[in-house]
Amino acid sequence: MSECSCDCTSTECKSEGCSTGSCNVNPQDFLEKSHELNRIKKVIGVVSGKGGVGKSLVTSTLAVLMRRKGYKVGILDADITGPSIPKMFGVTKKAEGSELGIYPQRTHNNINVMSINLLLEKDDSPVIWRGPIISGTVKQFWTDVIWGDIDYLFLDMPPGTGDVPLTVFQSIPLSGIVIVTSPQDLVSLIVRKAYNMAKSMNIPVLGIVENMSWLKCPDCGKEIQLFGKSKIEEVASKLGVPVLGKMPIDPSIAELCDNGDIEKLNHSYLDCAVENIEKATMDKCPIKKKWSDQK
Ligand SMILES: Nc1ncnc2c1ncn2[C@@H]1O[C@H](COP(=O)(O)OP(=O)(O)OP(=O)(O)O)[C@@H](O)[C@H]1O
Repeated sequence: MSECSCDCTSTECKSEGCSTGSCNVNPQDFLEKSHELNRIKKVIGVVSGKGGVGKSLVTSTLAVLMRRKGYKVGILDADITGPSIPKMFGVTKKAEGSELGIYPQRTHNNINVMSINLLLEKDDSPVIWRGPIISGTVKQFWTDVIWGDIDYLFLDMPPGTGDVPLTVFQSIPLSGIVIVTSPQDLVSLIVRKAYNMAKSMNIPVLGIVENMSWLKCPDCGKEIQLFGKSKIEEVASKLGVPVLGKMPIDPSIAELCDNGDIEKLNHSYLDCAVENIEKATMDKCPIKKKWSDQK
């Protein structure tokens, strides 16, 4: 195979012999059809360049806030080896199926949820599967699950830019992605990786959410920037994407997650993010309001 001399991030490229495999291929070619009983309007991927930055928490929060706005919402937990969505919502009942397909479980406020933990006999059974099986499972959550009518389906992606995110980007028609990050120096590189992956596959980046931005001292109320000064505005402006929101480390949020009570959240950190996602995906308007306009 000859070496490719083109810019492989260009989806317009028709060069032959591409060594990266991203040229000569239209990303749309791999799209899978969702179950025939599904009417899913928008699919939002929530990604992070590395693990443990609060991606599942951000996914759940966005879903809860969208649901409160009256939308029909689902969460597809694509984090097969580290599923945390059912636990955050206190969903313990297993998913059921019929000859038509698999039915997601419902949270207290009627958010549809599908996760590998709803199919495993025991919650603490590890998923020791090879990459292609994991990717195939995520695809099946799209093709075989009967989500029904959904306005916003949020995808909690596994961390990083590996096999599963690649499969999801290729096989599920995403309306856009939200990148979740934390305020460390490494972040700019990690955010850029996630951004470049989405860009190379023609998927809009709706914006960045910074989690663990600060911590409020419970005694004096002072805001402590535990991981140093945030550089997220700088990173976002270089990439030309908005900062959708910032969330502090808040023990009351951790408690809600641990108790399966995420639907009881009563903060407004991501209100603006939800508004912007709604606008960006509904009428294709450029995202106008910034997180800092929130107060
Ligand atoms: N801002 C926050 N305030 C308090 N606790 C938080 C915050 N962000 C995350 N946590 C805690 O950290 C836990 C792990 O977060 P989460 O599962 O969202 O991370 P993740 O990025 O999805 O992890 P992984 O990438 O490993 O799947 C949450 O259950 C919650 O208890």
